[in-house]
Amino acid sequence: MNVLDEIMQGVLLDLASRQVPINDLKQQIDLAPKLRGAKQSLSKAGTSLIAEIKRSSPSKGALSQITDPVALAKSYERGGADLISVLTEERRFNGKITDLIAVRDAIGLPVLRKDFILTEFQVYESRLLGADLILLIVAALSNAQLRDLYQLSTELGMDVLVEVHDEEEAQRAIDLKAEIIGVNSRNLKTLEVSASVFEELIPTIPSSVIRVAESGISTRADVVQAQKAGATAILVGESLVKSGDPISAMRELLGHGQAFAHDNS
Ligand SMILES: O=P(O)(O)OC[C@@H](O)[C@@H](O)c1c[nH]c2ccccc12
Repeated sequence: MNVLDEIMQGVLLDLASRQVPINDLKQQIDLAPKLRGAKQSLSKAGTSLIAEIKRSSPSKGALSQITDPVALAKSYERGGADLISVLTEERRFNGKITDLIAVRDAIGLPVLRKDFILTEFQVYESRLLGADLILLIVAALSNAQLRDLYQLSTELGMDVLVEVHDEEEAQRAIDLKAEIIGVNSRNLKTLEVSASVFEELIPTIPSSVIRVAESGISTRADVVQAQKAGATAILVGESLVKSGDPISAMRELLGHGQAFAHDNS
């Protein structure tokens, strides 16, 4: 079994333990938080930044002791992030649903629920939690599942980040007419990061699509490489949570240099 299969199995087990009738969720949908327009946030001129709250990863274990995810999210917001990603997968990423709720409450930016979304239940749950953007990983889903979960998410008003890692997956995302496609440089089955994935795949995605470069971005040169390939947004976790000074790290990545690094405005 590869890593992705193991993670998915764990997700389904955890889901079984908190499952309530899906109708209970459907009945509450009218009470869900107001959406913040994720797509709009990622559509500005220039490169958008999605900054991630990530405690741990299956490849590296604990990345940083995030004792106060809300404070980190506020730094991301202050440093100019366009959207905040919050990992909610517990077993391998030490993510927490409560982080998503607390972070969204404390900031004004849209939020991405970063998890392994495999069922309709999770889509309804995400909407009720206030996710503005939801991740669907092509490698984890059949075409029928992908289409159904995508359609349900958009019906509920959420935007969808459709994640791909190879040409075949990219084609499936394009065929779906996904409006936001993320190219993950990390292969979730082996956890290996390959620097050439952005250059190979991003140019195959139509320019009308928001193209997000994901994973392994830690230097300004990485960002420039993703931009050259055609990325319109970047998604960064590890290098920001480990930086100790996320605001400076973000400005460095975006090419705003060190001059503003200690501006507290
Ligand atoms: O920490 P990094 O290398 O900056 O990567 C962030 C993000 O791309 C990564 O967390 C990620 C991309 N796709 C995922 C799917 C599930 C969980 C996590 C991910």
